[in-house]
Amino acid sequence: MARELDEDDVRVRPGRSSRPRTRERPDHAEAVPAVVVGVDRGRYTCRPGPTPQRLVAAVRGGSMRRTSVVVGDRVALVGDVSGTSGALARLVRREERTSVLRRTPDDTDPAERPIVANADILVIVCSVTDPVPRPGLIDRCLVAAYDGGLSPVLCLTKTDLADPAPLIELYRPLGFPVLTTQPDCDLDPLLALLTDRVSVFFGHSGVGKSSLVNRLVPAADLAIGEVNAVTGRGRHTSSAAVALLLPGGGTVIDTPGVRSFGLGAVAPNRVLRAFSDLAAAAEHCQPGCEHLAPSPDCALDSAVRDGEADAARLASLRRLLAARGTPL
Ligand SMILES: Nc1nc2c(ncn2[C@@H]2O[C@H](COP(=O)(O)OP(=O)(O)OP(=O)(O)O)[C@@H](O)[C@H]2O)c(=O)[nH]1
Ligand SMILES: [Zn+2]
Repeated sequence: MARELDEDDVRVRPGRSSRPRTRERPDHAEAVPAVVVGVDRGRYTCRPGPTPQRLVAAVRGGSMRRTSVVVGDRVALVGDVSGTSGALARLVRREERTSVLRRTPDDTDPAERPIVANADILVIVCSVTDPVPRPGLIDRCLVAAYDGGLSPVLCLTKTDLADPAPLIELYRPLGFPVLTTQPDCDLDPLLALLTDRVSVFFGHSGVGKSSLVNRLVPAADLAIGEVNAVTGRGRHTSSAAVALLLPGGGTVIDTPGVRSFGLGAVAPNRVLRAFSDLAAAAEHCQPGCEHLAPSPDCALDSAVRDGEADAARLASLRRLLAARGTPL
């Protein structure tokens, strides 16, 4: 595996400043704000604020060694932010995150790691057939979205090949947008949700995620080419996420190679928050109730019995709660 780049790899242009170079310049008043659009083995591709076309390669400064930085993070850069070939800037600050999606641990990486920061929407791409849909995976994505602070959107693809109605029936009651797509369909309903927002696209191999992203971001290949020009590495050699600009405004983050999202220690209350119609009833549960199985102590069962809550909604909630912490 390649050596991780660090601050010592940053080229300091001689004569650029008369100030002595110190290891720490705590205020970094002249730091340039940027968003991380690609990550590859310790090297970060960043897009500085007002000039979307310019990409700057950066490495973490010394004080940032222990700070996780992922695609979508808002950061501050110092040093050579010209973005010219071979130039490396130094990443000196990461702003607070508004949301974070975590990847499920796997055999090669036992830790649950953040993969995308500050996204507003998780678009769960699922084909109605070929490959067959897996509601368990959709549920897992939903929990990860709610727990990470993202709003979910379910996008059912390949509706030219099979009827999406069963999946729509299953998920429409949950209250988030459920859309359908097929080749040459009108993407305006999806675009209406994504414009001016930051969305993450997740889907298992073969569901049609790339087809969808390429239709939404016609210049996707070009943008990825730009990232490659800076990092010097191809998209396919990396499983990292990559951020693309929507022509009409907004950002689409593709997650090639990400197989699932972590559910780790997601507190039931955070899942319940997504079910506003059940949350009030759950306040009458016994303290510590996990709302998992039908029980005399769980007020959700009596709410359904009394007609105050919908049985299908409760079943959905229990499916999400049960999906926590289970291996895929
Ligand atoms: N019939 C039909 N085929 C589709 C649709 N969307 C995608 N496909 C086809 O499904 C196959 C997989 O599509 P991709 O876009 O490569 O799927 P992906 O999810 O990105 O898969 P990976 O690239 O492996 O991650 C391709 O042959 C597409 O042409 C659809 O809506 N209907
Ligand atoms: Zn309960």
